[in-house]
Amino acid sequence: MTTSNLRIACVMVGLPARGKTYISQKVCRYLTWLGINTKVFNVGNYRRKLYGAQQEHSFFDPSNPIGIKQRKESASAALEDMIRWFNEDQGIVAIYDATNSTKQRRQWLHEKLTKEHVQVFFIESICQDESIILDNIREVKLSSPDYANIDPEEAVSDFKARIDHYKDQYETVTEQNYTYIKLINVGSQVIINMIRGYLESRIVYYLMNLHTAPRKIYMSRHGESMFNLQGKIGGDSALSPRGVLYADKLPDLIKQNLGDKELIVWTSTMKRTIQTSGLLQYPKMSRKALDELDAGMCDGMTYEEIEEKYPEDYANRDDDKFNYRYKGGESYRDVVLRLEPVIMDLERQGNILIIGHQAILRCIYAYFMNYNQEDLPYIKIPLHTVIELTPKAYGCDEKRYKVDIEAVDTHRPKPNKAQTLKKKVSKPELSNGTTTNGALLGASGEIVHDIGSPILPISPQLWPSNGATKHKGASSHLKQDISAFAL
Ligand SMILES: O=P(O)(O)OC[C@H]1O[C@@](CO)(OP(=O)(O)O)[C@@H](O)[C@@H]1O
Repeated sequence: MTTSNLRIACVMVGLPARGKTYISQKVCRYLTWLGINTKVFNVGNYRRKLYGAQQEHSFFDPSNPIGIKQRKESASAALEDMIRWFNEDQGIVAIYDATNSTKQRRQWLHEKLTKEHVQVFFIESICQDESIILDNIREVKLSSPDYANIDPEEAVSDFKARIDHYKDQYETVTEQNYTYIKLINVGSQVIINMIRGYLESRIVYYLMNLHTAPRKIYMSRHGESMFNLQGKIGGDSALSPRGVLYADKLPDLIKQNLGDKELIVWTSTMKRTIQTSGLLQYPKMSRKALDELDAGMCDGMTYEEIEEKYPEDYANRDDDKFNYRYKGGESYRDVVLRLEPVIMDLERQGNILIIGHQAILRCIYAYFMNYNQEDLPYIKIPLHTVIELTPKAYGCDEKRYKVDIEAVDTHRPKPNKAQTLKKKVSKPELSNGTTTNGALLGASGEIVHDIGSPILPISPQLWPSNGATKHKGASSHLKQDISAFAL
């Protein structure tokens, strides 16, 4: 099998409430972010769609013939859809999220998928820590449609009874001829068997880095730089006087939110991020991989100068900003690949503050918040604002803290497609009716809050139920990405 028709089904295994759905969504998010066409097929959703939610625990009793029949039909419907997706949508990695807790069920899946030339990779999650299981039931299962309008205590005891039905039949994976990974107690012990190929190894490595301990991920751009003020991109300029004020205020803002908890700070190797971190009293590390997107020949120019000197490049970037690579520089796609080891490392960390750049933070934010590649380069990451992400079972809660120090707006909105197609490149649209790079923020329209007061409390962004993310423009690059993996 060549890399171009590689197809992998990650088949989850484990009792209910062992974090299978969390793992499925994380793997889907990670691979999609890398440009690999990935989708989750959750058998529970098929069951709810076919037979309705709110099945009480006796439905899962292995001696209930109706339950057995309907569960098998749900599993078949999900499998058929998955195979159709592989064949019709050029799927690369499917994640089959269900308990798959008997040898018989796994054998059925293995046979069906192998026949379709799909490699099968079992991911078993084992958890013996009762408190983690209970947390999982309370945080995730009680909000499931299965328990809508049911008293929480009643729901917990019903769910425990459901788990007991599965325990009666549960057979841990021991099939030596299968590819599998067993994650025991959230990765404190990992057992792998017959892992083949680069993509499977990447998934294994990713799974080994995951943890579920509560933590905060803070992101901030550096304070306003001299180049920001002049509307120039790239470079390695120092902070503007207002940027210095932001750096002065940053430690208080973090302290007010985090208290005495531990934190580590990552910066890029550029002056403006290091200077911004100057007064923070936490362990710090500068990472080359966090340096701003390399603008190549355009480094040090304003967008207006680029438009004048390289009109075609300017138009091409507007036409496909994710894939456009500056001459002698990088594209957003390049940056995502460069950031992949950073994401792995980030998954291992506790509380962390990343002081970064506009393009870099867009890529990291997109990973956590499930943005597609087309929208990623337009995510708003304003200056003088701290973004706080709190990972939850299905995504992240987000808060933004805007520090009351004015700064220029460096965000350029997505141009209208018709205009870029005609290669009539518009001037960057202006924020709040003022100028683009060089414009003052906060005067009109935008709410400016005091240090420490959250603005834009964004409700948890739930992953789409099937985990699918649109990433236009990705397919033509898929081959290239996969072969990059193979190197
Ligand atoms: O991809 P776009 O929207 O051009 O944004 C990236 C640009 O953001 C900037 C500011 O315009 O980041 P930074 O503030 O870190 O200097 C440029 O250096 C960089 O080229």
